[in-house]
Amino acid sequence: MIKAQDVQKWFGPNLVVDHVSFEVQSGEVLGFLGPNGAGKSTTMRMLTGFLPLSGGKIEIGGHDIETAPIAAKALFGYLPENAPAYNDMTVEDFLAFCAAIRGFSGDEKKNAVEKAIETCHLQKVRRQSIDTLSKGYFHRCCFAQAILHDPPVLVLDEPTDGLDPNQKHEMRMLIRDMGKSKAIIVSTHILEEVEAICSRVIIIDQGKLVFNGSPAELKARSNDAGAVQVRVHGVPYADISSALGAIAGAGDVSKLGADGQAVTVLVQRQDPAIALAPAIKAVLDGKHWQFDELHTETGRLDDVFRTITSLDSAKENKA
Ligand SMILES: Nc1ncnc2c1ncn2[C@@H]1O[C@H](COP(=O)(O)OP(=O)(O)OP(=O)(O)O)[C@@H](O)[C@H]1O
Repeated sequence: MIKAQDVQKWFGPNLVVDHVSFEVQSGEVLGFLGPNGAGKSTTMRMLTGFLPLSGGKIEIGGHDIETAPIAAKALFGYLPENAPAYNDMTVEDFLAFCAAIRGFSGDEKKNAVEKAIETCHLQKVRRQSIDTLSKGYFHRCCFAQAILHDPPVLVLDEPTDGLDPNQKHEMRMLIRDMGKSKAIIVSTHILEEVEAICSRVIIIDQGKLVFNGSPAELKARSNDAGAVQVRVHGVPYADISSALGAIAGAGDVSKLGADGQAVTVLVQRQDPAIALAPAIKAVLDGKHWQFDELHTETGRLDDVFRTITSLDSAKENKA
């Protein structure tokens, strides 16, 4: 549904989106990640036809955003960062106005507004003017505008920015639900959001695409992926370290903490083909050491995000 091919954007002498290509299909929620200033909003503005491309091509549902903008724009809803709205309108008047712009009239318009109000839980504030809304309701009102025409594509720029934890949760559930039938692209720099809602992730750093894969694949790149954390009682750290460090395929053993008689250690995995946890359990059982925690780390998104983006910055600095 969304196809970006070799997209570039120059601002004066600066190439802020550098030959970026990706696709999003229906039924996918794509997390668009990157540090501040990486080029996420600029890419979104090009995807939605608000900024012209300096090079490359963008298609929405097969329609070129530059040569067939009306057909392309009819297919998506867009929640921009700092979404604008008419402050003196009530929520329902604003949505009716947006529905009219989208070409709805009569019962069709009424039904579209009602459905958006219901989906975004705006019933309580529907007759309130927009400038009196709390941040959470304001955000939902802007989101309602984006989904009003039930578009097959949604482009959401930092949709949970500024929301409290409950509102964030609610917005994520809404996006995840809609992602079952739509192609959704969500820009964020909140890593927990990626795990909560995204089926695929792309990362851009300094305008370049540096990762395209599933959240699990991203986590698997973490230094700690496959390492095993274990908490052993009544045994000195030195003994634990030498016993577990001697297991075939084990790497460094480090002490994560000590609590009374219990010591928690992390055993790194040297060989990715090896499952360390059963071997560690066998050693602990063989020595009759008591343990009350033993689990394999799946990796940490913040760890791998830092590694991927800083590696790229290091390359840039060398160039
Ligand atoms: N209109 C503009 N003119 C010149 N430079 C711009 C313009 N808009 C954005 N930039 C620059 O382009 C780069 C990418 O900005 P962009 O807003 O796309 O990043 P972002 O990844 O969305 O960042 P954030 O997470 O902070 O919102 C930044 O260096 C920014 O200063």
